[in-house]
Amino acid sequence: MSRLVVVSNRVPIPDKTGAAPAGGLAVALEAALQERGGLWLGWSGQTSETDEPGPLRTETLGPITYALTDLTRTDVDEYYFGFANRVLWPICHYRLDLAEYARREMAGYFRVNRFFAERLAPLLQPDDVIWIHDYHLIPLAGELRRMGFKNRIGFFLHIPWPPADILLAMPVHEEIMRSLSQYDLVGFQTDHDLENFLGCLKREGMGQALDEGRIQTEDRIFRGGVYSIGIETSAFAEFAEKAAGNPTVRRTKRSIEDRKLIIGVDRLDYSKGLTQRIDAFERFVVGYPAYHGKVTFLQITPKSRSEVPEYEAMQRALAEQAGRVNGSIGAVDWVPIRYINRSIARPVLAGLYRLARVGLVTPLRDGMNLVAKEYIAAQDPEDPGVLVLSRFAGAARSMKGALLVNPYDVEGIAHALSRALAMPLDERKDRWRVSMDDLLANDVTRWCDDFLRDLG
Ligand SMILES: O=P(O)(O)OC[C@H]1O[C@H](O[C@H]2O[C@H](CO)[C@@H](O)[C@H](O)[C@H]2O)[C@H](O)[C@@H](O)[C@@H]1O
Ligand SMILES: O=c1ccn([C@@H]2O[C@H](COP(=O)(O)OP(=O)(O)O)[C@@H](O)[C@H]2O)c(=O)[nH]1
Repeated sequence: MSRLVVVSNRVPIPDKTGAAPAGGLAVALEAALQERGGLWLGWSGQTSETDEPGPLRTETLGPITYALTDLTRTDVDEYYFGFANRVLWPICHYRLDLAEYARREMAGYFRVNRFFAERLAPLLQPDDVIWIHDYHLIPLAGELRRMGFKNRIGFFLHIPWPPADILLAMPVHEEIMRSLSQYDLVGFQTDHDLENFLGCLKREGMGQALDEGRIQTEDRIFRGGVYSIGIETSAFAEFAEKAAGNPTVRRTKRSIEDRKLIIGVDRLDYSKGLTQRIDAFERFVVGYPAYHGKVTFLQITPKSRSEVPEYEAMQRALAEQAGRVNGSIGAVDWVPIRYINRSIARPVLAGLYRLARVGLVTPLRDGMNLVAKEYIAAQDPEDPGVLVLSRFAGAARSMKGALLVNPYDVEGIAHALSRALAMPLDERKDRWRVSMDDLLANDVTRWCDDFLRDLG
């Protein structure tokens, strides 16, 4: 079997505590690579002290060899905080209003992709299968091809692909789409993303769909497909069952007393719909006074990308909003919203999901959203909670047992909360079974196997 070489911006070397990183890509790839082994190259997450990135560091842990590079301050600013997270991220999440395009940052993005190719080149063997991940690294295959590499190279986009009217507003859209045509296989989270991608090629006269997923562009034929990412379903369900004994989970259970728990877990990101979600919770308590003092909304929101101005502004706005709502609807003996900015280790999260009667997952737009899947996997089959899920999360395409909501419709979410909290046990069980069966059949191993089978 060929060696698998994975490249992603984020590479989480497990630390001594076994704490997992907050972010679905790292969680899913870790699971996939543990199973089949291989080389995983990417950014260390560190900024070098000088103008040089320093040497590549390799470390083998079990079946995975990690190869990590630091980046210079300029590289991080232009490539990661700049083009990747101030242009591609907002554009792909349909937020043209938040995209801040600058030529210097775009040049830095392409430069860092060339740098990753140079770091990878000496490690590559002719029959390696290379799998590149996410919007940070779209130009990487083109760079490797220019250096003469003929390996199979696949790409998976973890975030949505927007419709043509949005993408074409990005000045370098042609270059980005041409870069994707250098892969042998390009994978998307949902059929909507693939449709949008094909629509962009068509609109620009850059290519067209042939049969069996093949796509013809000016100079190449490559393939596009849908590979919805999953989680380690069975392992996560076991985690959750065992987590009842975890001290944090036990303390949380005691502290919520006999109130019903609603849980939200998201990186602090404008795509996650947090402002609307807090508004919706307030609307729910005001509109359904029987629940006054009878529910707790636990929102776990680790800070993310804090050097991007839009994220920094959101941190302040959300903290104020949560405080204002608590002040306005709370009581001396009831704090309705517990708003936490720390990252919680996944074994503990699993136990918290299981305590919650409602999983509230309302992104305005999301590639997949693994939290929605983890919430379902963590439930007690004899007394499961209800997932209230945005119709604009990739996960909504498969979580058929969820109560789907429009995340912009604050009253609609408030109504869904009342429905979820009042739902009879039989209906909760039926809905949970439908989603859980899908998660068992389409776990992260299946995602990885399907993609690599088609790439190979
Ligand atoms: O690496 P960061 O900048 O800290 O951000 C964390 C990750 O966020 C995004 O995750 C996406 O991938 C998930 C798994 O496929 C998917 O469920 C979710 O909907 C996406 O938002 C990002 O795409 C990753 O590259 C980041 O590492
Ligand atoms: O405090 C936290 C918050 C989140 N996560 C994990 O981070 C991932 C978030 O992935 P998702 O696809 O929902 O969103 P993303 O952050 O990748 O956009 C999930 O596996 C969560 O369990 C975590 O370990 N601790």
